Amino acid sequence: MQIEFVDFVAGAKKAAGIAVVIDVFRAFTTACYCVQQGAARILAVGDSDQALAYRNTLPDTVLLGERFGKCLPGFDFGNSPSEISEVNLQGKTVVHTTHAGTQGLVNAIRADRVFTGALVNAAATVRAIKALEPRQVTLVRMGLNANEASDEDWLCADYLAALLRGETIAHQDIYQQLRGSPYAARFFDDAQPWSPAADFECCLDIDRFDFALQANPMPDGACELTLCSPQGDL
Ligand SMILES: O=C(O)[C@H](CS(=O)(=O)O)OP(=O)(O)O
Repeated sequence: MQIEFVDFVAGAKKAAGIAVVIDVFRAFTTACYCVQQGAARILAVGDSDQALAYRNTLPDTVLLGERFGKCLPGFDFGNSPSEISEVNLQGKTVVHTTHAGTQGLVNAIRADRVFTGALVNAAATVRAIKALEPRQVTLVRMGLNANEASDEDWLCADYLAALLRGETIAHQDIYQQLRGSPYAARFFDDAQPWSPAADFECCLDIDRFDFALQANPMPDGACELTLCSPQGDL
């Protein structure tokens, strides 16, 4: 299996084979917590106006969105896994747009299949990929604002690559590196209440979830996230 590392939206656009679009802080962590909270559907959207427009066309929508980490006007919630873990999403369609993560998903148009990448379901994602016996896996690191290399997405890519090769990295080592990282400092900064410390803990609950999330392109350019369990698609 050939494993390639690429970055940002430009990397997503050229990703081939099985692509994993990685966004640990916080998009694809939050998406997993939406599943935990019972969301019936999760739609990942690039454009915030497109996300808002779904309110008029789909019933029971909950809008999650941020730019530069802050909740978007007109949206129900920001991009906070700890906040969403308090919300009952049973029967709801979550519409999710973020600065980095969802931009990567909607641009990974060359790949045969696309999965979301986060630490909370990394091992399950690798199991889903291995079951496909791919020749090529492309790990897309979205980084900060989709334009700056960031420790959490780079470490998650290294962890995914290690698992794909049958190796591992100790969870405690990942946690310690990120706890001291400047890219996690916002979670411990009282001046940035939209990024609470509880989000850091949610994002670092490594391999908490036993499912992968596959991103399936929709005709309007958005992607619908669907669950894959180790036993196959749910
Ligand atoms: O909400 C977040 O934490 C980030 C903000 S940014 O893009 O890193 O500025 O959004 P995400 O798309 O989840 O990376």
